[in-house]
Amino acid sequence: MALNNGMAMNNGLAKIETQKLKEEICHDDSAVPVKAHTLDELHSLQVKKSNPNTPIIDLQQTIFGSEADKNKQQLESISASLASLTRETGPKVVRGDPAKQAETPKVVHASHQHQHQHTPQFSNITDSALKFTHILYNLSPAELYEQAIQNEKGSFITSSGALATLSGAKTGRSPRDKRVVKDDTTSEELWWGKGSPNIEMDEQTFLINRERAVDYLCSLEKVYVNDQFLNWDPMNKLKVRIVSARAYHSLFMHNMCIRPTPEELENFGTPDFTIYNAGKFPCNRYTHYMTSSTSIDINLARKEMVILGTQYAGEMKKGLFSLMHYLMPKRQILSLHSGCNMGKDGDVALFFGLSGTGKTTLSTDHNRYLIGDDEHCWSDHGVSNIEGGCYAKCIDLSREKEPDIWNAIKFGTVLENVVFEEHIREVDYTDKSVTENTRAAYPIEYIPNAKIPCVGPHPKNVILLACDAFGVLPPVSKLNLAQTMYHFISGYTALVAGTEDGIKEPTATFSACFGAAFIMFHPTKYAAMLAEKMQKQGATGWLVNTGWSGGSYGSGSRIKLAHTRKIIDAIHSGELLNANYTKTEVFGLEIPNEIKGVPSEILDPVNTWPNKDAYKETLLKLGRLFRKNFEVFTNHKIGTDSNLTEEILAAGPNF
Ligand SMILES: Nc1ncnc2c1ncn2[C@@H]1O[C@H](COP(=O)(O)OP(=O)(O)O)[C@@H](O)[C@H]1O
Ligand SMILES: C=C(OP(=O)(O)O)C(=O)O
Ligand SMILES: [Ca+2]
Ligand SMILES: [Mn+2]
Repeated sequence: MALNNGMAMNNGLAKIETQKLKEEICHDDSAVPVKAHTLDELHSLQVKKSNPNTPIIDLQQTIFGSEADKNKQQLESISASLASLTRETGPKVVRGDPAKQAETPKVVHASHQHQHQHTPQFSNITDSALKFTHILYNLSPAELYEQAIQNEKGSFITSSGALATLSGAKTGRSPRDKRVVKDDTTSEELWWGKGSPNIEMDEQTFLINRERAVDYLCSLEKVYVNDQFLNWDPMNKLKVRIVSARAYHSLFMHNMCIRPTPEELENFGTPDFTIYNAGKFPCNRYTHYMTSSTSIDINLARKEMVILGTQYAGEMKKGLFSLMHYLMPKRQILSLHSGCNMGKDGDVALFFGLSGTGKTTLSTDHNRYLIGDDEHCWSDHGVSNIEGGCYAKCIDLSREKEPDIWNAIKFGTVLENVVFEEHIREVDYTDKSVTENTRAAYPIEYIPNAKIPCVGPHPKNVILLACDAFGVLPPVSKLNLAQTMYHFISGYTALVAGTEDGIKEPTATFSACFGAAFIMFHPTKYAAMLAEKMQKQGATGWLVNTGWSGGSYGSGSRIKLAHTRKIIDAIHSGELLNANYTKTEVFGLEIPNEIKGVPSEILDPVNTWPNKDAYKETLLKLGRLFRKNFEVFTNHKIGTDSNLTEEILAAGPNF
């Protein structure tokens, strides 16, 4: 603009004459003006209503019959889920975030049946009955991000778009705090006592803990409710409801369970199973059966699970897995703690293994379709994934070695307990400051070659993964059926000792069915089912050591992931089925003489140990540990075939 033209000199200073400039003022008229007169109006333009994830119930909808009825039914069902067992009615629930609600909400208040003899005869009005509980129902990942960032300290968006969260004091599962209600039915059916993961509690104590969780949840301003499915097998699908205090938990389960379509959600009805996750709110140590402030309680008769005093999200997914380990075998379907993938020709492989042995890593294979990374069912029709997402370990994760998992850590993914740089928010996957058990939970479709629906034909290969920190098990061996059963029931892996004071002894862990923490019946029940299915389908068993080679932990080194992948490739392709084998001493394992892409000298572990005596000594030591562990199973028959039982007992180490 020509300022100088309009200037007159006055006392040496330029005087600006604005009048004359009026016509010349620069207007930016290039954009159409906004259609709002106030900021509120502007903001109201930004967001449009949608179903079913709109958090605020539209009061106008009441006049349109069915839609509103459905909404009301949904809220009544949630109010019933959250009902105290000692008061007349469920809490006053209302949909939506209280922070966003301007008008007085329309309240739904479900009355519920008297389920308990101590129920008062008439209702005393209580403070809790006067308050609203706001329900954030099946929110989207974007909404849950906002909730987490606003309300939960330790929530951040990382540079790749994932939601970083902290799980609080617990960064892993608490198996010693798991309780299962022992009633007339379960006392007969389930596996109790030594070695069993099922630690008993009575019905009354369960109700005390349930009431504690429900009262805590209803005392909050808002709770998150997820209605989702388990199991991709349409005949054996389960409806689950997860009630939780944190957006982090809601997003975790959104990713891990099967996500309903809007139509499925609208017709969801009553859930088959409900989790009450009170997170950080502890149990009362004066309560019978409680030995810490954490309690994870399963009541099969009530179809409910209560979580008190832990925010570790894995409790929810593994709690549901325990449930499946009860329900599925009753329908002659075998539940499996395994990953699962399928080749282009439809050949399916199962990857059994304890935590950290490679189920997620090895089932995520760029050349194969991923069916699932952790929990499956094997029915007469084939395999199905129980879940809708994966839960990968991220310690030392690298883009080069695990590109598919790396790329899945993007918007929508929950990243637990990782450390990141404060400014750019780049995650340092090598950092163990919070825990070594850092995790990423993402929907299965974040893996590019996920097979959706996550089902497949009968398995051709059953791969047992053991991370042997003693370094004496071969990188791969072919198993006969009896050996497969022996190793399946043993469920061996090794944990490495704390890394602080130099080299320490690795400790052997034996976990029946490669998941003793989650089984409900005696291990031999699952083993018999597996034997029958493998025999019928002609599946081959393999033992793969993803642990140490060339010495035990401390002197040897971990078998290269690249080598393990070549071994797995050779199993899938059929190359290994027809290879030449040599039998090892002590364990009697058949090891291949060569595999494409793998140095032949590593195939027999004795070659990799500089000190052969130390190798033999360690081998015998592990053999004794196997023997000792198997003692408790020697009196059990496996299936109806007594020959098989004999063969299984003979399939262990021989020395
Ligand atoms: N040879 C190997 N085979 C498999 N995993 C390996 C190997 N070497 C190192 N790893 C690492 O071990 C971990 C295996 O964990 P994961 O696949 O999550 O186990 P799971 O799913 O059975 O709990 C990953 O962090 C992986 O990178
Ligand atoms: C989440 C778990 O499973 P995994 O380590 O096998 O993925 C767990 O055992 O808590
Ligand atoms: Ca596990
Ligand atoms: Mn896993």
